[in-house]
Amino acid sequence: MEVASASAEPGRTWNSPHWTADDIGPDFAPMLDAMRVFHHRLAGARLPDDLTEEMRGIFERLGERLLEHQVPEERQIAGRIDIPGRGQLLVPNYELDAVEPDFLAGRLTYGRHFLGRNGAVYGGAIPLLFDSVLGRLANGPGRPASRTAYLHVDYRSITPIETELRFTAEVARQEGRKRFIRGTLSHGGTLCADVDALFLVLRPHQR
Ligand SMILES: CCCCCCCCCCCCCCCC(=O)SCCNC(=O)CCNC(=O)[C@H](O)C(C)(C)COP(=O)(O)OP(=O)(O)OC[C@H]1O[C@@H](n2cnc3c(N)ncnc32)[C@H](O)[C@@H]1OP(=O)(O)O
Repeated sequence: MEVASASAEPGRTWNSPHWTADDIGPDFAPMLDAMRVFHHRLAGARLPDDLTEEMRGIFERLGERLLEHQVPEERQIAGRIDIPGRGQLLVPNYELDAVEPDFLAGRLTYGRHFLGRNGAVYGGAIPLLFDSVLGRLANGPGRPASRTAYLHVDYRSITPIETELRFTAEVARQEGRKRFIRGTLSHGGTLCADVDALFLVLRPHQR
């Protein structure tokens, strides 16, 4: 597998995608999509014992097979490819509708996997989204690598699962190494959560 040209593109920085869709083969992204669906259905299921036992066997066998394919971090695919979800299952998948140098907007639906209680998204899954979206803006093309110093999230109203939500992120200001970025998450006209974040441009010895 070769390092794709994206990683060498001027302005690409820390956490740039390293791989192209060609590197991962035609089944990788659909396999992850199937896994996402599986996560949501598992979270929503009450399983009979025989199915639980069958699944345990399948997962143990697949886990064994994955052992021989473990690679160092710089060669892994998860989180390092510019496909929806960036090839990982941690952060909920989202679609970007607007990508500007200082602004991003998009949509996502949190599935059942992200349920807290009473139809509401688990609170911790919201900063996870904000870190990913705001981090993407903070580390966009032409910007040297930066790392999250803080994410201040305010929960303004319940965030429903299985409902299309909209998010925004914008660079509020830059002061030296400090990038202040804010974002919102909303449902229809209702603000669910907002965030103020500080990203610090890394010094040469930091990575
Ligand atoms: C086609 C397009 C594809 C694009 C595709 C790109 C996809 C790409 C997606 C990536 C999306 C993932 C993005 C995840 C990003 C993370 O999640 S990073 C992981 C989480 N963050 C960390 O682990 C950070 C841990 N902390 C650290 O490493 C260090 O504390 C930091 C943040 C680097 C700062 O350390 P430092 O450089 O030594 O900072 P220091 O000199 O002490 O302070 C500098 C200034 O900042 C201030 N400061 C520092 N920390 C703080 C703080 N917490 N609060 C307030 N002020 C602070 C200081 O007071 C100081 O202020 P001044 O005195 O200068 O006014």
